[in-house]
Amino acid sequence: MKILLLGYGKMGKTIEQIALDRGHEIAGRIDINNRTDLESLGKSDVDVAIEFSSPEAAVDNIRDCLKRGWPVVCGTTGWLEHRTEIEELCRQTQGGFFYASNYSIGVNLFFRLNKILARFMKGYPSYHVSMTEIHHTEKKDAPSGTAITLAEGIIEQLPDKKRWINEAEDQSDAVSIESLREGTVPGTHLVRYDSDVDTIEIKHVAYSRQGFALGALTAGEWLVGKQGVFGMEDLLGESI
Ligand SMILES: NC(=O)C1=CN([C@@H]2O[C@H](COP(=O)(O)OP(=O)(O)OC[C@H]3O[C@@H](n4cnc5c(N)ncnc54)[C@H](OP(=O)(O)O)[C@@H]3O)[C@@H](O)[C@H]2O)C=CC1
Ligand SMILES: O=C(O)C1=N[C@H](C(=O)O)C[C@H](O)C1
Repeated sequence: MKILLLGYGKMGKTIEQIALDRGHEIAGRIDINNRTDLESLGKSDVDVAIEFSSPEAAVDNIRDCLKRGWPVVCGTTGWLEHRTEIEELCRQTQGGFFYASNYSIGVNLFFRLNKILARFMKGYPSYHVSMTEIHHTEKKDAPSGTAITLAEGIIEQLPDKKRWINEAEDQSDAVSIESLREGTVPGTHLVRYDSDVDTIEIKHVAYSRQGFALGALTAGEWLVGKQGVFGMEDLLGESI
């Protein structure tokens, strides 16, 4: 498979390594400094584009790929206010678009566990829910995309929670997400239910970027030849 890497930072480089180990080719490595290199690539030069850049760059990158007929796997977080527009463009161009706030299998299991726990907790209003996410100091967005997905899973289940806020402080109608930035932490997420007498806590800790990168590459392999808008539930189906 010929892979175009859009964003050649920590994730782009990790994906490249796994892709080469699996026998794929790299059709191009596009970073902020060489975006004009895209012009030299035709439709048949790229089987799939994998986009891990920055919140400001992602939307233009995705648009450029869809307009050229390249399917896109996007992992960049912090741009989702444009999601409807991108999904519409994907349909208009009859293209393929795949997005996940987190590509690791472990986090996708954790998403499922989070919803099940929230459903249990619905009957126990004496427990107060809150979340913490911890990432490296280079991370540009807060809260993390993963934390937002977790919060949405909780809001779906708990009738008193209508929104999330990116503050450690409490508001009764909101799930509070505390964002901490420490050293080189790849990604840690905690969901906590506190009562006066105890705490129930679930936690996912990524040890490296390997899980994210392998998941994104697997999504790319799966997306080739498909038309439409997809996410991890389509890739993992009943297995998760
Ligand atoms: N969904 C998931 O599973 C995961 C998502 N992420 C998300 O992926 C994104 C990237 O993460 P990460 O690799 O750690 O970040 P990095 O900052 O290490 O890499 C991003 C790269 O994109 C480049 N870039 C900036 N603007 C453009 C542009 N217009 N076109 C192409 N490239 C550009 C940056 O260049 P420069 O440095 O010169 O600005 C940088 O090299 C983040 O949004 C992060 O939250 C990360 C891990 C997992
Ligand atoms: O920026 C990161 O590094 C990560 N970003 C994603 C997010 O915002 O959830 C996924 C992962 O936690 C790493």
